Amino acid sequence: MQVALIGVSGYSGTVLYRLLKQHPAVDQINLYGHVDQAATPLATVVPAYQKETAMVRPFVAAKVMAANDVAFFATSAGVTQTLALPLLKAGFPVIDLSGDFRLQDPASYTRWYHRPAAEAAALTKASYGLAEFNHHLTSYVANPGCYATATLLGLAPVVQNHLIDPTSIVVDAKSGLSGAGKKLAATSQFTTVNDNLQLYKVNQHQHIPEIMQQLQAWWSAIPALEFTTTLIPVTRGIMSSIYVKVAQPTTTAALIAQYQQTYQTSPFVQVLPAGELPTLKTVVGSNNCALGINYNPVTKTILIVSVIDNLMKGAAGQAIQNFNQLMNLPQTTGLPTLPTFP
Ligand SMILES: NC(=O)C1=CN([C@@H]2O[C@H](COP(=O)(O)OP(=O)(O)OC[C@H]3O[C@@H](n4cnc5c(N)ncnc54)[C@H](OP(=O)(O)O)[C@@H]3O)[C@@H](O)[C@H]2O)C=CC1
Ligand SMILES: CC(=O)N[C@@H](CCC(=O)OP(=O)(O)O)C(=O)O
Repeated sequence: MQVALIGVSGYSGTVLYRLLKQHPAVDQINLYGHVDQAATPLATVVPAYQKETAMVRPFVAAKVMAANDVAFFATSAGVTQTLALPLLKAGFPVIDLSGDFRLQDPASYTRWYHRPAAEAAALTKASYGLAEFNHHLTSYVANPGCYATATLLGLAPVVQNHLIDPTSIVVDAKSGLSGAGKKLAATSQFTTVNDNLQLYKVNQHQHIPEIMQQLQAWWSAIPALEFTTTLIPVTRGIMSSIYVKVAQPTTTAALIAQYQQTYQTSPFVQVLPAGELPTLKTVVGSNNCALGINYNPVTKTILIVSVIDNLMKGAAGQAIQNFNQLMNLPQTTGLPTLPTFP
């Protein structure tokens, strides 16, 4: 298969290139950048890939469709609603790692992303690719956000089965710095990130409406959730610590049995035994999501700890998983199921 990749110079695009290189169904990767960018060697935009001879060429929608079978956009928010529109309208297969087509409501996108949304008719053509739960994708796949993936996989079993008080969801999520992309900001300087923790976007995070959209599709009784994000001094990894009150008293063993049932056919989701909670290193380097569950009978609260690698399951890995599903390949094709531990 011939595959287009737009945005190889970004963190997610760089990881995606590596995964595509070792994917057995991919014969060639064609790289594209900005519409006005001169052809540039890959080794120039990704210095870590010195021995690669590929070129990054300017993006021209018609040329991308003529030369490829599918296109991956690992571009910043706001880009695909313009660049990918001709592909979407032509029904050309696209996996979009950005948030542009995740929210069905254009007003919600404008409010949370602080820019105009894609046209409403285009939004309806995209499918939300939470890969464990959406196996019937349209040709335009909106790959989920990293925090949204960790949080939704952690909540799915208790929400889908109505096991909790729907008003009680509290999520304390933490991410490594690569989640912010390669651009340097005051908040991402070494002196600010190292030896430090920073909460950010409190009640303003763009994944709040994304998570709510999916939770309400599973159970319309969920009115809202409390969701905070913290930047932690690691390169990769997301830990979403989720607290929910139960509807009826339960046990850790019963909850784990429910989680195992929900994910019995999901090769990338690991439900840990009672008494074990995952760390970032349980998953970093793999496309896995590891879940630890602990019930506190005193407070009638469930703690669910969900960890992923933000650049794998949270971005490039899930994009490959969706590509596999779109092309009717086994979900695990070309994807690592073991972490890079230690
Ligand atoms: N980092 C993460 O963990 C996750 C990221 N995402 C999403 O994936 C996307 C990429 O993220 P990330 O890799 O972190 O971002 P980066 O900021 O590291 O990279 C952005 C990429 O987009 C390219 N780009 C920006 N504007 C244009 C344009 N107009 N035309 C063509 N290319 C363009 C950049 O090229 P250039 O450098 O030449 O400007 C660069 O290659 C984002 O939408 C992000 O929200 C989703 C989940 C997790
Ligand atoms: C650490 C950090 O800054 N992470 C980013 C997550 C990026 C992401 O996934 O954003 P999209 O929804 O636009 O794809 C953030 O919190 O905004």
